[in-house]
Amino acid sequence: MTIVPVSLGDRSYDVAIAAGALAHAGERLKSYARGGRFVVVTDEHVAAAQLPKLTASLEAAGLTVEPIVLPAGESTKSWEQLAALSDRLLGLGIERSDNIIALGGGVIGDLVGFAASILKRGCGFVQVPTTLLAQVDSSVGGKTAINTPAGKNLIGAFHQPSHVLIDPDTIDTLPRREVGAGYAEVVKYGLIDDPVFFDWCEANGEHLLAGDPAARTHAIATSIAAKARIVAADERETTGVRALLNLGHTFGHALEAETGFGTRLLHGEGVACGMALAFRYSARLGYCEPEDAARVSAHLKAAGLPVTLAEAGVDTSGEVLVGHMLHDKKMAGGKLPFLLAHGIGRTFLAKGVDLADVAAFLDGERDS
Ligand SMILES: NC(=O)c1ccc[n+]([C@@H]2O[C@H](COP(=O)([O-])OP(=O)(O)OC[C@H]3O[C@@H](n4cnc5c(N)ncnc54)[C@H](O)[C@@H]3O)[C@@H](O)[C@H]2O)c1
Ligand SMILES: O=C(O)C(=O)C[C@@H](O)[C@H](O)[C@H](O)COP(=O)(O)O
Ligand SMILES: [Zn+2]
Repeated sequence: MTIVPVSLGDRSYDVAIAAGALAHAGERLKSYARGGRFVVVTDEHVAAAQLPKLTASLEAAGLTVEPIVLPAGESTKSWEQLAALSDRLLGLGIERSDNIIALGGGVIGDLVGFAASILKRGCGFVQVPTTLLAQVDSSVGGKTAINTPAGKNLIGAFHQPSHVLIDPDTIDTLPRREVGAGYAEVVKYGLIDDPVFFDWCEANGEHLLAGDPAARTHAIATSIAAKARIVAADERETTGVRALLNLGHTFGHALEAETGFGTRLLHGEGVACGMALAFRYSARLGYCEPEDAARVSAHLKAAGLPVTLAEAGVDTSGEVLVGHMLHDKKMAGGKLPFLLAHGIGRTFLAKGVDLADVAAFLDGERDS
């Protein structure tokens, strides 16, 4: 088992990574529990594919389990589902000492984490991520949120889990398209500040996508170590360090909003296209070599991910897309800092980007 510590003072926790860990989760979670009951919140797909293994393991450890099964998909990150989940948990008489387990992808993790942050002014919760995206990114770091028509993750809180248990084998039942979407966030770590890891992705990405266990575990451990380091340096995204994790997201969230936060474009697909756009925009501004931008797009495209507006299914004007960006949480004083790059592994936060120029760039992208 690989243990990655997330060092946040009295909010510190471990991320435990081991193939087959779900079948032994009961004993492990029991040792991390603060006493109390275990309530497992999951979605309908994960309930069919993975919940029985977790339930059996918790029961074998002598723990009583209450399962709550929600609809699957991005639309579950909503006020309605937050209210329904909160009422269900309050109806169960949830106590702060109980253990709420988020079993699922980033949607379940973000929603359950947010509910845990507000119920009784803060309950503990454990992340048991079952998508590649959640195993390399969303289960760690404590960003929790729901979407609103105005934009992505606009209502939320920072609320760290008390433990994260990752079983890479759960990816075996994940649809191929979802594995690809998670892979975009893997590549992101290479692009941010680890060119050697990007080289590794170019050499091993296809094995990871095909389900090779060694490649999968290496990608998860490397990604989580990078995320833990960045989160520990800037937990609440105040110094600009954590903002690096937003590479591709300003464009990507605008594409998700434009396509209605649904299955037309998955979060990771929006991020892939957003990273390709961020590198091409960096090249247009003279920050990075066009060859680097082309290399990024080529790798993401080879993984089956969209790298152009047309491939993302978006045909709107740059002005409309920039309109979505004005809701970005990085906005400060009417200005939007952008994650741009000097090259692969050399991402930086650019201040003073001209949004009219971003709109013109996007119009050019649409027409090319
Ligand atoms: N909090 C963060 O730091 C953070 C980071 C990245 C992304 N996110 C958020 O995460 C969300 C996307 O998460 P996601 O990509 O995991 O999507 P998701 O949670 O919607 O899961 C994808 C699909 O796979 C199914 N599924 C999950 N695990 C499965 C398994 N093992 N076998 C079979 N089916 C399974 C789900 O039911 C769903 O249909 C977005 O809302 C995004 O904003 C948050
Ligand atoms: O953990 C972070 O910080 C990230 O930015 C990770 C992103 O992959 C994730 O999608 C996050 O939810 C985006 O954050 P937001 O603040 O732009 O909503
Ligand atoms: Zn993301």
